[in-house]
Amino acid sequence: MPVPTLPPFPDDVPTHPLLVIDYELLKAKDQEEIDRLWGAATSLGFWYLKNHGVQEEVDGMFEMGEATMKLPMEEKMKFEQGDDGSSFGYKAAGANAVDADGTPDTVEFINIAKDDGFAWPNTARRTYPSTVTSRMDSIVVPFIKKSTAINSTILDIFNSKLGLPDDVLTRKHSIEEYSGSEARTIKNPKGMSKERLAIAAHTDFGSLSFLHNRLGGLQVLPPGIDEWQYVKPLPGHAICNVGDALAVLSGGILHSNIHRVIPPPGAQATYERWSQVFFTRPGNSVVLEPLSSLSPIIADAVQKDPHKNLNAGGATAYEWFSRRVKNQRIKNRTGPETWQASRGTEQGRA
Ligand SMILES: O=C(O)CCC(=O)C(=O)O
Ligand SMILES: [Fe+2]
Repeated sequence: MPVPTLPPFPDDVPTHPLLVIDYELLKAKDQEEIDRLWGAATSLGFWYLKNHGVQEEVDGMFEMGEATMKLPMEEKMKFEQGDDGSSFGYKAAGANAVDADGTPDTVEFINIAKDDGFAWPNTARRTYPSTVTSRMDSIVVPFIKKSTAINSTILDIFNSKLGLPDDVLTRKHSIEEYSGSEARTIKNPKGMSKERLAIAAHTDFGSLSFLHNRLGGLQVLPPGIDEWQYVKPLPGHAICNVGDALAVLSGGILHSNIHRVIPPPGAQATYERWSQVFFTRPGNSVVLEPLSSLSPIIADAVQKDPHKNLNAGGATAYEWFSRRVKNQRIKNRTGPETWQASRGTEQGRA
């Protein structure tokens, strides 16, 4: 599908630079690149990834997203994610709150479970619209498998940097165990007012996010800075970030940073905004607590900085994830307390 020419990202808006990490060098176990990745993951927790080799599948996922969002609403709602904290399926625009007042979000998205990708042509978790199933073999399954492999290469690097015994993080993110891992294709309509939040300020729920943007709109609130700063999309570069689960498991060494999405800046504002993510999340049964007993490095970090307060209360990944999904749904809202109940490791910053 030809990609339309989009206006450039403006050069007069506050932008946060990210390190560019080369996936080919990570795969080749280049120590310098591994150290740069570690620096990014333990500071802002965001970095660009180039040479990831998933561009064709990403373009295909965008095309799948367009076909899906064009379906009649009645058809899309047959595949709606529901109100019980399950994320897989379709989410209509306005179904989630973006703040404690219950202001609705503006994005619609389709989430496809990693478990359905790996089980295909069988069904593991749920069914999807025909626009998804007709592209499973050619696009969706390859996207899920390649994204999973990339995130597991990165998890392996973190495993060793954290001083954990071999394969601890791999086992906590096993392909066999059901998890909340999913592909998400997001559409924000054009013409939304400038300040209107498309996606609420949040930290990601899982371990690693692998994101593909064509237009601006993603912003981060960096540690110690009280200004939202854009992350500029770079063609062919993914934006990767650490989520809450890894932040908790690592005793706060890996950083899960707050981010949000607003309409694209400048001349980009008159275009629909599409983004494609793959979220790697721990297996459902994984208990979210610092892995102190397995790593002196983590034990030391927890002891030195107990104020990090990354206490997940001994929740399993399943409980953590469904609590956050469920309480952001406006249908489940009773008041500001519902918003509070949807929060992760933001620590009051949003
Ligand atoms: O659309 C984006 O750029 C980011 C999406 C995001 O943060 C999310 O879905 O968690
Ligand atoms: Fe996010």
